[in-house]
Amino acid sequence: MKKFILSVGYALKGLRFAFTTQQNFRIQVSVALIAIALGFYLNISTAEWHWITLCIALVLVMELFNTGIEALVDLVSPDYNKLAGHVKDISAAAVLIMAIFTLLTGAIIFLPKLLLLFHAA
Ligand SMILES: Nc1ncnc2c1ncn2[C@@H]1O[C@H](COP(=O)(O)OP(=O)(O)OP(=O)(O)O)[C@@H](O)[C@H]1O
Repeated sequence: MKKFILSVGYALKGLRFAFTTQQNFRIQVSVALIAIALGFYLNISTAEWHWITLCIALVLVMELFNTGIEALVDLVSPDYNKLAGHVKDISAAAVLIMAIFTLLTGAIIFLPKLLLLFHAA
């Protein structure tokens, strides 16, 4: 049990590191909070909540992996190295793909409801 609590502590330390050092992570957390507030406001369905929470979790997980990979690359290759650059670029591309998918999902779920709301107003 003590080992489990320690592991959770280390994970929280990782989260704090990402939050304090990565502007992108802070932006993604802010957008996630806005999406959650919008979800409550627009009373989205259970299935829509599944999509939104899945997208939020995956974007944050991808950003955390990206942050870890960047730190590892800086550790093993502090000097310029073409392959190190590729590793960072590929890792960033993975975040970008997930961010685009999330944007599309958010638009599919929220846009029709927002348009209805503005039409009714
Ligand atoms: N050691 C390196 N060798 C070669 N190219 C690198 C190296 N470090 C970074 N680069 C290139 O510069 C880009 C930006 O790297 P950087 O470490 O600044 O990442 P970042 O995406 O700006 O992340 P952050 O601002 O969160 O640290 C990389 O995507 C890569 O193309």
